[in-house]
Amino acid sequence: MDLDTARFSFGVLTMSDKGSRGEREDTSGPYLLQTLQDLGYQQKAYAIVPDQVESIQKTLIAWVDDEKVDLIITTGGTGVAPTDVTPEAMVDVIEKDIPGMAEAMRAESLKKTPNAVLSRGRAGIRGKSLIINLPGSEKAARENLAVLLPCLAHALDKIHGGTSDCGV
Ligand SMILES: Nc1ncnc2c1ncn2[C@@H]1O[C@H](COP(=O)(O)OP(=O)(O)OP(=O)(O)O)[C@@H](O)[C@H]1O
Ligand SMILES: Nc1nc2c(c(=O)[nH]1)N[C@H]1C(S)=C(S)[C@@H](COP(=O)(O)O)O[C@H]1N2
Repeated sequence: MDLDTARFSFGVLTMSDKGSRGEREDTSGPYLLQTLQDLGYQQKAYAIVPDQVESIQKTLIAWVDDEKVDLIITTGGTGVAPTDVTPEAMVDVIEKDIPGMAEAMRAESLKKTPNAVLSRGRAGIRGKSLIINLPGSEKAARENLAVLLPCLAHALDKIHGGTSDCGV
């Protein structure tokens, strides 16, 4: 069953202190925007926020509850640095955890770098929206997203109560 990605909207949220202060260009966010657009998903939101739990949660909750964005990809802040708080921000945002997505990204990333274990990124559902945390560098974001791209449309269809076949 060919799942029509154009049915689904998406947003990209970059977590970066330097990026939010204009001290470094966000290249990860635009990369993710272009990649998902090229796959047919409908862009609905993009923002850069500092590595602050409140800022992250306010944006994610608004994009889901008010904007009804179907897919939200975050990049940055998943590591072990003192400023990295994306996973902590997800705790009060997601209603259902999807450990398999985070585990798959780390497992595949381990084939490329031993530092993959440092990403504490999560994936989960709020309402009918799917939120996925990627690391901040463009290389890491690209490599981690690639792991999940094949299942995204099926996941979104199921989250929306669809009947796409799990067997394909
Ligand atoms: N949004 C981004 N766009 C491009 N490169 C990024 C982005 N976020 C991170 N990077 C790259 O990945 C490296 C590690 O990411 P990390 O989150 O530790 O960045 P940081 O600069 O230490 O913190 P912050 O981005 O919050 O200011 C950065 O030094 C930078 O080279
Ligand atoms: N595929 C992949 N995963 C990766 C990396 C990478 O280069 N490629 N970088 C690792 C590193 S060095 C860190 S610090 C963590 C967290 O990155 P973040 O703090 O930018 O979220 O992602 C890890 N996961």
